[in-house]
Amino acid sequence: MSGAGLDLERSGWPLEQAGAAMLALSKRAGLAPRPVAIPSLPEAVDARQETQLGPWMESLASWFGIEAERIDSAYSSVEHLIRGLAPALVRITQGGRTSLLALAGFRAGRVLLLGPDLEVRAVPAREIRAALCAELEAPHAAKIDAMLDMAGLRSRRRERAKLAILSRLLGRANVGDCWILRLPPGAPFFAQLRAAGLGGKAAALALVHTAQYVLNLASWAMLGQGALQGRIDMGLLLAWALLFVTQVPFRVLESRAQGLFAIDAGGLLKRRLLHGALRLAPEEIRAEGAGGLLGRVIESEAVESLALGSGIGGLIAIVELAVCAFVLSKGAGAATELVLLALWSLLSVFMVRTFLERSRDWTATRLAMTNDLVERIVGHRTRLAQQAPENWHRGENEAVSEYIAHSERMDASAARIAALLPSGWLVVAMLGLVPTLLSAPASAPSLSSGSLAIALGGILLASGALGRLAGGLTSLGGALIAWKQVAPLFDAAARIELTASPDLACSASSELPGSALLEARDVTFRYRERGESVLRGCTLRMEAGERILLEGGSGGGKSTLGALLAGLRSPETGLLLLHGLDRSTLGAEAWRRRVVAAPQFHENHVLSGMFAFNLLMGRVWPPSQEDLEEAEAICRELGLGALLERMPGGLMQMVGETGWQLSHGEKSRVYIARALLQNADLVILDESFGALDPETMRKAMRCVDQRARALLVIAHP
Ligand SMILES: Nc1ncnc2c1ncn2[C@@H]1O[C@H](COP(=O)(O)OP(=O)(O)OP(=O)(O)O)[C@@H](O)[C@H]1O
Repeated sequence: MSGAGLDLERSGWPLEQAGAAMLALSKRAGLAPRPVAIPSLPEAVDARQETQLGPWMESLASWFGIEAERIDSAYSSVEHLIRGLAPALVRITQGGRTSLLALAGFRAGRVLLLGPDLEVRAVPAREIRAALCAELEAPHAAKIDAMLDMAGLRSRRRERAKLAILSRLLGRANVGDCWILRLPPGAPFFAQLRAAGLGGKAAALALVHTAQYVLNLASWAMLGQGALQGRIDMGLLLAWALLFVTQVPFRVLESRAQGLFAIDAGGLLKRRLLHGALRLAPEEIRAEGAGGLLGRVIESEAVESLALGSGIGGLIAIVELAVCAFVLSKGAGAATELVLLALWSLLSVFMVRTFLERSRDWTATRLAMTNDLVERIVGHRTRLAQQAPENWHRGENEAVSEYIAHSERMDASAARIAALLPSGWLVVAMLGLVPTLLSAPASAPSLSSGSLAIALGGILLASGALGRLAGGLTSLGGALIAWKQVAPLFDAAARIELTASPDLACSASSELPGSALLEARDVTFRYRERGESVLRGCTLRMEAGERILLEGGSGGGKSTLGALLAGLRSPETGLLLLHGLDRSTLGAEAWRRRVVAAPQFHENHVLSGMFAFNLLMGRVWPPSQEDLEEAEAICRELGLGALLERMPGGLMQMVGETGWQLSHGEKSRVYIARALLQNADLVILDESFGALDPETMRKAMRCVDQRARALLVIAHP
């Protein structure tokens, strides 16, 4: 790419300084990177290739305790890339030289670039755009110019037409590699909220709401005062209308601010929960069951909609109540009304608490029913075949009756809140005015219709605010109940994964000289804390290129050893070394990249999606043409050629639960292909050949033997 306007000498970072650029940019963005030494780019990493620079950037980021997410920067979205993605690093090539731009922000049509001298320069966005797109646009420029000359277009119209044609031609072409820097999903949540600027957004929301509310009050106060003084004229009405109309933009701003806050906070929450789900140990998932996990997912929706939707409204009602208290303090019977408002607010909290207790029981029943239903769906075929029809619906009526009973109690409580709180307040507050009215002539001769009107206005306002408060508290309480289900996923996201230094994580040859490919020394493992050891004093040494067959009786611990070697479980005692390095030195992810396992049939899955995705999920998705060709070649070597021909979509055929159904033997070969396609140093196949006929098994073994660098096959004798 070439772009005369952008001075890469001053604003670009040489690729060798990627670490320094990431550290400086993340510090400036308030991401608080870990104070560790800056690793230098290993010679083995060719930074001009995305497949090599990408993993380097990602491991650099985890080394600093932040996250670098690569995003597709298509020509059509380059404006968005430039304006909205800071802090981000963008790779750019200009005059044959490749560097990184550190995007620190965007202000008034200018991109803030952090340079290697740590100065921030504001560069016009169009210069960055031109520099990023120049190389892509160059081959088309002459042709488009000639066409526009013929059309006789000049100046701005010509520019617009050129841009439109280029967008059509290059819409999805990649303009350069871009990594957004941010806090990882497991970082403290408040830090994430702060980094996303949500504190400011919440303050803006409260401010806009207060302004709108005060304007509303002022408009009615002015009209009321005029009416009481008998001065309703055109001027007053115009002033009222003006104040009233001024609220409209504030209302629009408020719903926008509320929506934006909910979207941003909801996005962070979802990201964290997804991350948490991937941090759960296999045992935790298994103990939970599909129904229990589905219940958690449903409740996470409830947390988001209740806490971020109506819950925000409830918090805003507190502002309204404060304003109501102020209004009441200026009206007739101020002291009594204020005491009554405080008591009624307390009553609201009490009633909401009762509602929440009932809601908790209802939620527990509902989740138990969800769990039961999912278990029944999962085991549907087994039940059809093996359970007597008269037992299919046993216990269902009792469960539904219990659910209905809880629903009725909860609904009655909700109805009491909705009916009693706002209208009950009106009655009590009006009664509170009676003593003041009765004693007015004697004790307060100055009781004016004005102070009475203020008191009435305050009472009406408080009725609305109390209704909203009860609604908001109910939602927040509901969110808290749902939170109990969601918290384990949320907390799991903060579990620390072992991180290697980027040099080790990325270099292809990190082995210590003279070390074995894989070594297990005196390894012990048990599933439960006080349970019996499944593995005791297990020792194994495996050299590069070796093929090992691991045989043994059922339940002997073969799969457990396979899972330990693949880094899916950690040994209780003993040492596991890969190329002479242990897991904490190499990092959990790097270990899993180098030792790939195809678990036993019941532990492995065909995911609903394309056949190609199921083969290539261990690589970058979407795949390159070479990836697809290699996947197809392996499939054919494994004897899946006939299947590819049969499936109308070939490699792009949808498979999985809702797609094309694969047979047992076909699935097991997909699992083998999936493992082989990850180019690991060692492939572990756990009972992968059990479902194959002798001829297909020979074919599959030949393929595996030719493709795997080192192989551990687990099988029954
Ligand atoms: N998640 C688990 N929780 C508790 N115990 C487990 C778990 N997985 C396996 N076990 C127990 O550990 C022992 C070893 O199981 P493992 O699956 O490793 O044996 P295996 O040799 O692979 O058996 P098979 O040849 O039947 O597949 C068994 O007694 C099994 O019941």
